[in-house]
Order: sequence, then C-alpha cells, then structure tokens
Amino acid sequence: MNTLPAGYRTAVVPPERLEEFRTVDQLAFAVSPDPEVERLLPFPVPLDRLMAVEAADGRYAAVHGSYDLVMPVPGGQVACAGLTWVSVRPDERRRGLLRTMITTHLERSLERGEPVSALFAAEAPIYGRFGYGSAADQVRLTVPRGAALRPVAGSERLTVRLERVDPGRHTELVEDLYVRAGAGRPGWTPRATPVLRAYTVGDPPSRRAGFEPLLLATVLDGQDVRALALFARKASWGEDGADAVVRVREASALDAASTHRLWSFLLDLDLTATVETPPLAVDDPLLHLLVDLRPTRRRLTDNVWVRLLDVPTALGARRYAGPADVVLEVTDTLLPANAGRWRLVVDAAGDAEVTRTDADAHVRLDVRELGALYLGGRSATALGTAGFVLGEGRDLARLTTTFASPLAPVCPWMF
Ligand SMILES: CC(=O)SCCNC(=O)CCNC(=O)[C@H](O)C(C)(C)COP(=O)(O)OP(=O)(O)OC[C@H]1O[C@@H](n2cnc3c(N)ncnc32)[C@H](O)[C@@H]1OP(=O)(O)O
Repeated sequence: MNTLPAGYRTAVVPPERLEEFRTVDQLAFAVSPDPEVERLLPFPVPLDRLMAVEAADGRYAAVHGSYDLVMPVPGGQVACAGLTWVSVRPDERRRGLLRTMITTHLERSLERGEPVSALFAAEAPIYGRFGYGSAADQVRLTVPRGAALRPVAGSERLTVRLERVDPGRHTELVEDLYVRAGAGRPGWTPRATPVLRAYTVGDPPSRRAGFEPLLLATVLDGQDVRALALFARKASWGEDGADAVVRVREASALDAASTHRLWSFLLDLDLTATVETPPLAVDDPLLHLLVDLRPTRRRLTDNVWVRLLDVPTALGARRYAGPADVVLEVTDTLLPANAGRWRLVVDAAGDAEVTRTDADAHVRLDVRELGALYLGGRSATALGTAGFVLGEGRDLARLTTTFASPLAPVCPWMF
C-alpha cells in the first residue's frame, strides 16, 4: 500500500548516502552525531537491507532497515527480519511514511524468504496496527545490595574472576556463553554479525554517563567458564556513605550453581547500594533465587513484537506441546495471503502440518494475536478474555496448551 505524498518515492540506500540515512535517524531519535562512537561501533545494519523514502526534492524524509536474524522459537528456529532504525523526520510525521515503509519491509522480507519479522517498539502503540503482536515481556530488577539468595548446591566451590573488558579477547566468549545460556528459550536471538557482537561489549567513553569502564566477571569451575556478566559501577557517596549503583548489561549462566555464584558476586560488591539487572525473562532464575522479592523494584515492559509474514511456514517452523487438530481463521489486512482458514495438525512429537481448509473454524483471531502467541509466552484463553481471540473456551484452552513454551520468551538485547 502506497500512502506517500505526491512526488515521494521508496528508494534503496546506496553506500554514499549512509550519512544522510544516519542524519534522519538522529533527527528522529534526538541523538547527537558522535564520531568517536561511530569509530568504535561501526554501522550495524547490512547496507543491502536499508530503505529510504525520498521526498519530492530528493532528500531522505524517512528510513528503515532490518537485521538478518535467526530467532529461536519453541523447539526450533526461524529466519526473522528484525525491523530496526525506523525513523521519520519530525517535519514529515503523520503523512503515511511509516505505513508505506512497513508495506515495503513486509514485501521485501517475504521476497528474501523470511517468514517472520520482529522488532522492539520505541513506543508501544505504533506497531499493532501493522500485525505485530507483543510476544514477550521483560522485567528489569533493581535489587538492594546484599539481598539474600536461596542456597544452591555446588555454588560455593565456583570461583569468580574480574577483569576489564577487552573486546579483542572477550567478544566471542560473551556471545558463546550467551547462546548456550539461552538454549531452549524462545526469542533468545544470537547477535548475527561481528558488528552486532561488537555492540555487546562496546564501551565508548562518551556513553558511560559517569560509570566506570565495562567489567567482565566470569564464574569458573576450574578453567571452565560457567557464567559471566558484563557490568559497571557508578561511584557515589550519599549522606550515609557509599551508595554506588551496579548496572549489569548482560548476565549469562549455564546452570543453577553458576547462576547463584554470579549473582552472589554482583549483589555484594563493596561500596554499592543497588544492582540494576539487564532485561530478564519473566521466569528468570534470579526471581526464584531471591529470598525476598518485596524490596526489589520490578519494572515490567513489552519485549519483542512478532509479525507472521507467511503464516503456514512460520507455524510449521516451531514445535508444539502435544497433539492437536485445530482450525484457525486468521484476518490480515496487510498480507491477504495469510487470511482465511488454516488447519494446524500437530503430531505426538510436536511437529505441525499447516494446510488451507474449508472446515469450520475453532478459533478466530487476527495475525497480530497469532504473532503474540507464536513464541509460546501468551495464553489464547487470556487473549480471549480480553476479546481478541474468539472461540469456545475449550478450544482456546487447547490452543493455549498447544502453543505454550516451558520457558518464557525473551530477547535480552534490543535490536
Ligand atoms: C522498530 C523500530 O525501529 S521502533 C522506532 C520507531 N521510531 C521512532 O520512534 C522515532 C521517532 N518517531 C518517528 O520516526 C515517527 O513518528 C514514527 C516512525 C513513529 C511514525 O512515523 P509516521 O510516518 O508519522 O507514521 P504514519 O504517518 O505512517 O502513521 C501510521 C499510523 O501510525 C500511527 N502512529 C504513528 N506513530 C505513532 C506513535 N508514536 N504512537 C501512536 N500511533 C502512532 C499514526 O497515527 C497512523 O495511524 P492510522 O493508521 O490510524 O492513521
């Protein structure tokens, strides 16, 4: 759908216009150009995945791009276009530029064979209208220093090593542990390129906001790294003494004992008062380890939003919990090929076959709700009580069970 003003057009972005692309983004997000940051952290989006809207006079009025991601889904993984850098110049807002860019993004992603798109929403109300569903929540904790953890066997014999982050030595270690720590968790998407991995450990001084240079804590079983955290402290002295903040950028652990050891270390650093966690899944082990959650501040927000671009391929890319035979009637105003009735047959192993059908629908829902359910972190019954998934209670309950994931989805880094 083209909703552009007269004379505007969609255009690919040649390398020589990257600076102009970045300028639109800086204007939209109120970000200052910073040559030092740009030197340390090169532009992360593949150039052949950038698009712009050119105004009638040829300058860029709006831009977007996408990452080439592989997103873990229950029991599998799926090629995923990670929509990003969506920016419309403030003087070009609300003239339909985003709507056209989304149409372009959906079409190009499908042409590349990506059955799913995902994003982090700068503002929550924007993307539902385009069929993106809020598929996961995240929680950030602010934990008082010294908060007690329930004991976990084997934790005490593990050791902790602390050092400054050295991107040359640590980037791949951090990514490797991140991927292994998230095994079995939907949404836990690998940083697909060296540049994205550089962002994980990147630490430009101008972005530190008073915090010390980034530190790496590794939890070791002998020489074997079992857990790690990237974090920094901001020293501060209040009326009652030292009250530094510990800000944890990333925490990955391979098992319960190393999780316990890692957080025991982070929660008891001298001269600190509070510890801020990175975005955690709503069932993260730290929430179970803390003896008393009440003094911990918890901030729950939406995490990743998912859009099914090719419904049968996307539904066939994941596994399901238990056998099912259910007919879904889907609406999709932007991608009509998804609309209509689909029969989802799940065998005893959890593998699905998805075919067109004329049979009566058990459940009726928009592609937005299907995207919300896709990672296994939402309940069809709950969405039904809110009026967004329609069907008999027993059919919604069956769909809820079939789509459920044992671990709550989350993507702990923002793309
Ligand atoms: C995945 C990411 O990259 S998220 C980053 C998004 N970017 C930003 O937040 C940067 C600052 N903001 C902007 O660049 C722009 O205002 C955008 C991208 C949010 C919106 O672009 P626009 O060109 O103004 O959107 P457009 O005119 O196509 O609007 C499409 C619809 O979305 C609605 N809409 C757009 N922005 C918002 C918003 N922030 N909140 C609620 N609704 C919105 C419009 O009202 C319109 O609604 P309609 O379908 O009922 O008519």
